[in-house]
Amino acid sequence: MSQVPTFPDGFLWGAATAAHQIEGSPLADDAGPSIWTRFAHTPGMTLNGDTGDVACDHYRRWKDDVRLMRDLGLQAYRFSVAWARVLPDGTGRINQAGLDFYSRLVDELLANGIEPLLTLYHWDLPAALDDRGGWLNRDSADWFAEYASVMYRALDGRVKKWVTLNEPWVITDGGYLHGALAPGHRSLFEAPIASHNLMRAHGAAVRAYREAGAHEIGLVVNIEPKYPASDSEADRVATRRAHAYMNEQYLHPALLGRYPEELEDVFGAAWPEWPKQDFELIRQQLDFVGINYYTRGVTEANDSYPLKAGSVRQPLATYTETGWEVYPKGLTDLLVWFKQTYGDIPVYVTENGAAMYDPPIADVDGDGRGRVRDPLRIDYLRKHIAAIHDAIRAGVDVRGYMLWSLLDNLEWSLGYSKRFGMVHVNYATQERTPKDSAHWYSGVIRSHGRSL
Ligand SMILES: OC[C@@H]1[C@@H](O)[C@H](O)[C@@H](O)c2[nH]c(CCc3ccccc3)c[n+]21
Repeated sequence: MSQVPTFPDGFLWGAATAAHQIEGSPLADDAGPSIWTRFAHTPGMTLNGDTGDVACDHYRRWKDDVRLMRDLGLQAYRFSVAWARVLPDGTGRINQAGLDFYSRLVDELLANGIEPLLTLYHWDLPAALDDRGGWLNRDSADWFAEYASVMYRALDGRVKKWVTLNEPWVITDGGYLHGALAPGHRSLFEAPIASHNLMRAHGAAVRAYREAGAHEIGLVVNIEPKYPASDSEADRVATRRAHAYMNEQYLHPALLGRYPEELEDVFGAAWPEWPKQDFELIRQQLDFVGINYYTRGVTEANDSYPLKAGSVRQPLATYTETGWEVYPKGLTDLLVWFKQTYGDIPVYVTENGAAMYDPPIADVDGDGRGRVRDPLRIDYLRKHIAAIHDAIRAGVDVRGYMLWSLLDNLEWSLGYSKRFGMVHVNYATQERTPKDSAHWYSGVIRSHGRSL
């Protein structure tokens, strides 16, 4: 970056988490089980059999964690609501204790000058609804709209930025196609049905919000720019399919009211005829779109099912613990593509971060305080925030950055093996220790990005 970066006035600096990954106490105070409670307690489904039974114990430590956010200078905090705490059966009976937890959390955030950014669904469907077919049941749009309305009535006004779904692509690709995530299905036929119902549910929740709410609502997607591994026709076709399957499968119906035509070819006989009126429900005016960015996808043709496209691992910059390539320019390219494809819709980068090898906590300064030196994470974050600045200079209306994640937490099927947090969590003692990246990020926030 040539000169000192200047981010727009009001650009929001925050951090993100998700209920199942940090809260623990999944069944406390009459909460119902979710598909992740069930999945993680199914032998063999998660690394080391790790579960969300304790996680970061945030359900009990939430007030201290808000104090930690304040001390770090966060301006915003993106979190998700565990649906089954509020509606233990998924619909019908409201569990006031569950609603009260989120109401208290929101009030504490506001009292500390931190703007809440609430995600209604971050993968933890009430198990009772999975028993009724889950996202494969067209009624799921009504279930989700009912849940969303309960939350709007309780919190709208205090919460002014709402997200319907976190990453419908992962929910479907992981939960219904490849089976690595709850509910662990493996079906080419179920995948497009789950995707479609998720997007109908998104539309139904936005429609309900327009009747009950008065602030901002959006959708969060994980997208990654796809680059062909070679300029061969086969690799270019594969790249186009991969791009349609991940990047357009959800944004096209939400913003354009149609699917990319490649999907009919990708799914073949498994691609249903969609009722036309579904797209009137799915396509709703959005106040923003959240983009979760971690890496790019270098893509080659191969007969891997069902895409006939596969990612080619890049040898150089894959020193993250997940093996994902560090490729900041991909974020700039992606943000510019988004504006060119969908227009000038405000964007938040609602997740960005990396799991790096973090050395043990050590009192390296001899001041009696532990430190976690994570220079690689600082380098990753610096480069990606700079990439956002490049996109802003290219005219993209990016409104904020939510670092993934505030805390080390439960990385789904990978258990506690991957640490994405800017704050280290000792899971045995629940002690929180801000890493060097947290102190660095505090400086970025204080300087509004000028210290990058
Ligand atoms: O994997 C890190 C984070 C998760 O902890 C978040 O819950 C989730 O929103 C999220 N999405 C992505 C990018 C898509 C992805 C998810 C899971 C596995 C691989 C890629 C990375 N992350």
